Amino acid sequence: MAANTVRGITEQEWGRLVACAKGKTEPDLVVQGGTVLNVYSGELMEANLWVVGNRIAYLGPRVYEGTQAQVIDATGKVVTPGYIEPHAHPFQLYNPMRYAETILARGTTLSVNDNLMLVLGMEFGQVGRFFEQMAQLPIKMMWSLRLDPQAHLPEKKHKFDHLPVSRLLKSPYVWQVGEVTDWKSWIDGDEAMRDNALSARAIHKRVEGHAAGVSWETLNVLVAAGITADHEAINAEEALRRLRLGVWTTLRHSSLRPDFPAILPELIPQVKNWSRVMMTTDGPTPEYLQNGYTDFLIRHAIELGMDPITAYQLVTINPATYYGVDGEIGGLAPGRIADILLLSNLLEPTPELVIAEGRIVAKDGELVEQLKGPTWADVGMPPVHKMDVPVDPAWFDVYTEADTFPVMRLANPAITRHVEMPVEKDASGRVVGLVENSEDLCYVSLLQRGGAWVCNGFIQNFSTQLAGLASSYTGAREHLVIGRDKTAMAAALERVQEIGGGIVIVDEQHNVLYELPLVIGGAMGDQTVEELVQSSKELVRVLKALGHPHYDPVYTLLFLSSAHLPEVRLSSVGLFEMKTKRVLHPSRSLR
Ligand SMILES: Nc1ncnc2[nH]cnc12
Repeated sequence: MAANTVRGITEQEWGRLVACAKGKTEPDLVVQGGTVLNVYSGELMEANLWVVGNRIAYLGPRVYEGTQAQVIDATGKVVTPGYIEPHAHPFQLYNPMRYAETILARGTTLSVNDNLMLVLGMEFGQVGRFFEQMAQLPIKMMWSLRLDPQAHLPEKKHKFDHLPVSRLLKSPYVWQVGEVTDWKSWIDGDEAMRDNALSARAIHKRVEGHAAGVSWETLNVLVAAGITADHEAINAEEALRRLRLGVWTTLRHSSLRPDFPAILPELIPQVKNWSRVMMTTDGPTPEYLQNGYTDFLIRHAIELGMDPITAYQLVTINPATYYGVDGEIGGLAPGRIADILLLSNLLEPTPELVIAEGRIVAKDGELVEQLKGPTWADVGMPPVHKMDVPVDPAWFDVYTEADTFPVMRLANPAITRHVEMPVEKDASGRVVGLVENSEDLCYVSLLQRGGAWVCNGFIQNFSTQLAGLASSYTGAREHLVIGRDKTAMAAALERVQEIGGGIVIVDEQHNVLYELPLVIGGAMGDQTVEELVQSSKELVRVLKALGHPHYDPVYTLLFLSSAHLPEVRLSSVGLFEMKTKRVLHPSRSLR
C-alpha cells in the first residue's frame, strides 16, 4: 500500500550514505561549527553535519579533516531544517514556478500545494505530468487534490469524479486530498467525494478539512468522516476544539486572514502539547511575500509569545510527521534529505544560506541560480481566447419577474450578505435605475469565457465610482465583470481578452486605469513576484481611489464565484446561496 515518500533512495545512494556515516568515505558537503536546532529533542546543540548526495549522513562532533568536501563554516550561526508549508495555494496571481523560486530563497524547501487552478484549467493527464516536472526542482512541490470545484459549476464536476481523482491519487507527489470545502455534500453522501476520500485513506494519504466556523457537534461529524487537519480556526477556542478532537491544527496567518494576533496570545498559555500544530500562510497575495513566507510566520509567532524552538518545530518536524515523511525530512539527522538553513541567530528566521538536496541554492535571500521548470506553453494553460463575437453591454442587463432582487452586499473582502432590494423594471422585465440611482451599487456578472451564458446581479459596497473592471482571474475560471457603466464593463472585458487574460479597469471614456496580464490560462502571470507586488499595490491604489472600501481585492475577484463562503455567489447556474444551496436568480443563455 502506498504511503508518502519525499524522494526514495536507490541501493547505490544507500551504500554511499552508510559508508560516509561510518567515516569510511568522504562527504560531499559539511556544515561545521554551528549550533544545530534539534527539532526532535527540542534543544540547541553544537554539532557538525556531513552530507552525501542529497542526504545527511552524520550529525555529531566528528570534525572533517579531508580535502574533497565543500565545507561551510557555520561558526556563530544557527543551523535549522528547511521549512515546510503544509497548505499552499501557489497561484495568487503568481504561478507555481515563481512561487517556488521566491519561497525557496526564504528557506521553505517543501510546499504541499492546492491543485485547484490546475485541475480547472488543464486535462487530468497534463496535471500529472506537471506534478512530475515540478518534482525535478530542489524545492519539493507536493500536491493536495481537491474533491470538489469549490464553486457551483455542475458542468465541471466531472473533473472531480472517482476515476480521474483516484488515478491522480497514485502519483507519489500527491500527499493529501482536500481541503474539503464542500464538506456538507461529503457528509451528506456525495459518492465521488466519499469514494475519493476513502481511496486516499486506503493508501495512507491525508484528508484535509475546511471547517470554517463549525460547531463542536459538526466538527465531530467531520472528524468521524475522516478529516485529519484543518486550518480554519480564527481564535484560540476554535484551535483548541480541533486539537481536542484529534485534528492536526494548522494556524493561519494569511493576507486575507492575518489571524495570529487573534489566536496566539490566548492559545499559547493553554496548549500543553504542540506536536499536532502546524502553521500556514494559506495562499497570500503578492504583497505579503515582501515580508517573507514561512520565515515571516516564525518571526511573527515568536513576537506574539511563542517559544522560539516550538515555532520552528511547527514548520519543520510537525508537518513532516503529519504527512508521514518525518523519517526523510523535517529535521537534521542521518538519512534525512539535506535541506539545511543557516541563520544569523534563532530569532532571525530568514536564512542567510539555503541548502536544498545537499546543494547551496540561495544566499542572502537570492537564488544562486535560476530554477529550471516546465515551460507554460508545454503545460497546457494557454492564454485566454477572444470570443468570436464582440462583448455586448446588454449582456450585463438584469432581467427578473419579481419585484425585489437578491443583491450581494460585500461585507469584507471574502464574505457577501444577501440583501433583498426592491427593483423597478421596464416592459421587457429589465431592471432599470437601481445602479444609476444608488451611490454604492455596481452591476456584477460572471460570463462564460466563450460567451455561452451569463450570471447577472448587483453588488453593493464594492465601489462608488468604478466604471468597468474585468477579470479572468476567478475561482470559477470564467470572466468576472463589475462596474457602474455597462459599456465600460464591455470595454474592460474586450481588453482582458486582447491581452490574453488578466485584470483590467477602465474609466467612463474607456481609458485603461489598470492592467495586469495573466497569460497562464488567464489565471496566473508569468511576471516575477516582485513585479506582481508592484502591480497588486497599484490595483489596491486604483480601486481605493474608486471608492473600494476593503483590503486584499485580489481575493474578492477570486472568491465572488467560489461557493464555499457565505452568503451569495456567482455561478454557472445563477446567483447561488451557499448555505441553502439555492439558486436565487438563474443565469441567462446568450446563445
Ligand atoms: N480555498 C481557497 N481557494 C483558493 N485559494 C485560496 N486561498 C486561501 N484559501 C483558498
